[in-house]
Amino acid sequence: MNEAVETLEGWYALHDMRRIDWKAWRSVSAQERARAVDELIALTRAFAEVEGQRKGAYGQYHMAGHKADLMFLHMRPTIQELNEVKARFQKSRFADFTEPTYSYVSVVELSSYLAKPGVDPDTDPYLQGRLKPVLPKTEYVCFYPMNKRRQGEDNWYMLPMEQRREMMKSHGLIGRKYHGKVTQIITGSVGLDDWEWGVTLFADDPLQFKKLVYEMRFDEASARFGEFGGFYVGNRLGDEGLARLLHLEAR
Ligand code: VOV
Repeated sequence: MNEAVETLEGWYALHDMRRIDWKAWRSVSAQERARAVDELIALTRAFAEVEGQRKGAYGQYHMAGHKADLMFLHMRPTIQELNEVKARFQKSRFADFTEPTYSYVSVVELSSYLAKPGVDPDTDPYLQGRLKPVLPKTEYVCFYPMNKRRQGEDNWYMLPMEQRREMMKSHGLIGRKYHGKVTQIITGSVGLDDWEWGVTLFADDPLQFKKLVYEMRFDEASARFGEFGGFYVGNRLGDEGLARLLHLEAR
């Protein structure tokens, strides 16, 4: 059998995409909307608290295009906890005015292709910080799922370890050029969801997503082996932004 790369896993992740039913939202009284928004803000504040306690991570985003209006990104130590936060949202008043459009379940992953020897991942602060991340507070987020191709001559999983390591090195070098502009969190999802990885990118300038993803398309790891699902892009929402988004002018 070919040599599998060892991986390190951190927190589980749920990318939870929702569409707002604006017609239903508009049809209820301003008072009812205010109650739903107050409850929602209290809930999202509670979600965000885990970040300070280092028991998870949370971000909320206003998504561009029609694939979704909102993305809630939760990271927690277990899938059970992810299910609990999902259920807490589903039981909220505001959830009645949304419909789920897409979700992705995965776990933060680091592969050992470029691992430094002699580092204990259980105690190394750098690795622990990457496996259990605080979400970057950039203006924009981009998410998409991907596979490494398994077809004929282009079968990633049949390549010798050294060849895969070389390609990941080249991949990492391109990524490093975007240091300070784009931060990535790679989550593994083999056995958890429909694709092999989730790619979540964070940047203050969304053009940098385009530039990075485009440049990587010319690199062998992506050019020959990358297969991609739908792309989602959005901007980060604070509590005030969320309340503003849901506010309706009287008419
Ligand atoms: C922001 C830039 C950036 C940087 C610096 C970066 C670096 C690195 C390093 C050093 C490593 C290897 C070690 C590890 O950490 O696992 C990886 C690993 C990985 N990457 Fe990456 N990646 C980036 C960015 C980045 C992007 C934009 C994509 C999407 C590809 C594209 O074409 O759209 C991606 C994918 C991945 C994946 C799927 C893996 C796991 C592959 C596997 O077979 O295990 N990645 N990545």
